[in-house]
Amino acid sequence: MLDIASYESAAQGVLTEQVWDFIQGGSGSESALAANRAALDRLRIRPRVLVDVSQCSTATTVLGAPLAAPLGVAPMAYHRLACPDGETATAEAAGKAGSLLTVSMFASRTLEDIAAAASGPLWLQLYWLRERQALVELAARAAAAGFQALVLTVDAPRVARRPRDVRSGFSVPGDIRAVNLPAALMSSSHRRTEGASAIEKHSREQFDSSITWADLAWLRERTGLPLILKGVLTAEDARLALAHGASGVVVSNHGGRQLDSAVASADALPEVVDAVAGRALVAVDGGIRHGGDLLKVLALGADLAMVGRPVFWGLAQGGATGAAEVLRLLTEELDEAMALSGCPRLTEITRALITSR
Ligand SMILES: Cc1cc2nc3c(=O)[nH]c(=O)nc-3n(C[C@H](O)[C@H](O)[C@H](O)COP(=O)(O)O)c2cc1C
Ligand SMILES: CC(C)CC(=O)C(=O)O
Repeated sequence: MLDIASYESAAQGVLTEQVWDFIQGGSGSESALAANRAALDRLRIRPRVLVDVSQCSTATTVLGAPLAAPLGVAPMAYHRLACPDGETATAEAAGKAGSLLTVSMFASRTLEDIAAAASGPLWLQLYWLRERQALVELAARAAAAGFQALVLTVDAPRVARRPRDVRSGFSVPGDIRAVNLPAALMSSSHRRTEGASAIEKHSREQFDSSITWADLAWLRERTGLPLILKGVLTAEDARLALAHGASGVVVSNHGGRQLDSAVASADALPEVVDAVAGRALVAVDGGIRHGGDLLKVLALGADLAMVGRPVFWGLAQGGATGAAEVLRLLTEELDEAMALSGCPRLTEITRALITSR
């Protein structure tokens, strides 16, 4: 497999049509999904030549944790949809590749099993459930298992209408469970209804869509872990995130799965980077499929790039080995893009490297 696209087509051959559509799909007309790729494609690199690139290094640290490259796995629910071992395979893969793994609140393996399989840094993603006690318990378990940060997803007061899932009547298969949450909170995710998406209905029942900036203090008082907000797309919200004690933001439109008309993450990134001005971590996800995409978002000022679907494709195609290959491939491609653009060190990757066509 020479590129991420090969993993994508291999995964399509392995997964059921319904699961494939759940993974690939976006909300509404899928315009935010398309915009993520289009924004990255519009950017081109202005390479510098005759620079000594005999020793390139992609290595970095993120919130104090060493990584082989500024690359992480975005939180995705239910990795067991892609391979039988689920998130323990992903944790093994991320460790092998020197990448960071963000575990979804809806992981299909326990936090403790995932931590046991991991050799690199782990973050835990949360949706704000009405049942607040479940958040407190998860945060405590994550800290005890050695997770290094909490990632609160703020672009999903509820799950958006995703036409592919409505058409297929998507529900989470009964044998694949969000094992870190009380079963009673999750039962409607498994209730199959023709012409309706169970996860959308579940989110309307269980997600607290009334929370505001003022509620963040409640969560911060109950955990010692740094809090990162995922789904920030504006300078205004980046400033509010810092004012409310966030240690970082993930610039993301949720892989085109939430607000259909949302700005592409690569287009939103510069204003967020400027607003944060080095005071906190800025990560980004959405449509990153090549080392060149990594170079582009780093040039726009991201500290960390995260990938979602490509990891699912790697898992589907080859379990832990497939997911590790995907992460390694992106790291190798970043190394090559750095060498061929005259940037032996990450600190040399600046906005001067980028032009839009
Ligand atoms: C199958 C799937 C499940 C996802 N589950 C979650 C989740 O549980 N929590 C979350 O914050 N984001 C979730 N996301 C969004 C990803 O974290 C991420 O924002 C997005 O996939 C990045 O874009 P990419 O897939 O184009 O790389 C999910 C995405 C996919 C494709
Ligand atoms: C179970 C879902 C809420 C996860 C998902 O599909 C997403 O966040 O995009």
